[in-house]
Amino acid sequence: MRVNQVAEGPADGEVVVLSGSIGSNLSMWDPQVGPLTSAGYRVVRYDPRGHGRTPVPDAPCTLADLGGDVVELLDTLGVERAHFVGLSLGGMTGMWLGIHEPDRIDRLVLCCTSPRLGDPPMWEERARQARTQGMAAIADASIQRWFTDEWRARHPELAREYHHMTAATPAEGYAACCHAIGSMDVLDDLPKIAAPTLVISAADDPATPPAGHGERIAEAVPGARLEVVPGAAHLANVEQAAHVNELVLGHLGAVR
Ligand SMILES: O=C(O)CC1=CCC(=O)O1
Repeated sequence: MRVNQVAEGPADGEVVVLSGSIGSNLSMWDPQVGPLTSAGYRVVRYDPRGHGRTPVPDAPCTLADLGGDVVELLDTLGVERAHFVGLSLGGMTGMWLGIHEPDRIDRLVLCCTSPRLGDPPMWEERARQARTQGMAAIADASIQRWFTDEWRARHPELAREYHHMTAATPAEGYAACCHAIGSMDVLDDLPKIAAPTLVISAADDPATPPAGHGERIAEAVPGARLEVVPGAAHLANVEQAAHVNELVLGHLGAVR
């Protein structure tokens, strides 16, 4: 599927693809664009299937579908090889790419994500809630996982914007990606990832805490390094943007 994308930064810069969480759109990466483009990278961010301005698929999708969308995006842009930074569902997509499309991925950053998350019935129930209770109810719960209480209290306007982002996501698009998460399990294939990999976990992330999620990825991907960011819940790239940007830039710019 052809995804909605925005490319910013120098046209001849190394390409960094940014891929986000279920219930988000490409604006969740706003805090990363300035620092990355200023450092000379060409930043490509996109809306996953059924999110933002990317069409809703007519059937539940799989992680392979989401990874295939990134390959199509790279082909469309004429990009042979890119760095990939993914958070949550975006990180799952990044792991799939590292496993199945190693020639297309340079350096990999896997942020607040998991090699297997919950079980299929849990995600089918989330999809059912999206369809029957509506996306505002999904957004009410998401915002609690995405940000700490302290951050929401200090940034009520921004919290409202992120709530709106999820509430505006089509229920069928959200449900399609619930299926992709519920049906994915990449744990046994992680040792196949050859890309230099940075794993970022957030200390206060209730959805994909370091233990059992980021730690598992870092243990299984050869040579991977884990960084745990304090003072952030699931959307650590927003809540601790400066820290995450420093880690990402350090990893992408590391001496080869
Ligand atoms: O449930 C959430 O909102 C957290 C999450 C799990 C996978 C993902 O993309 O976001």
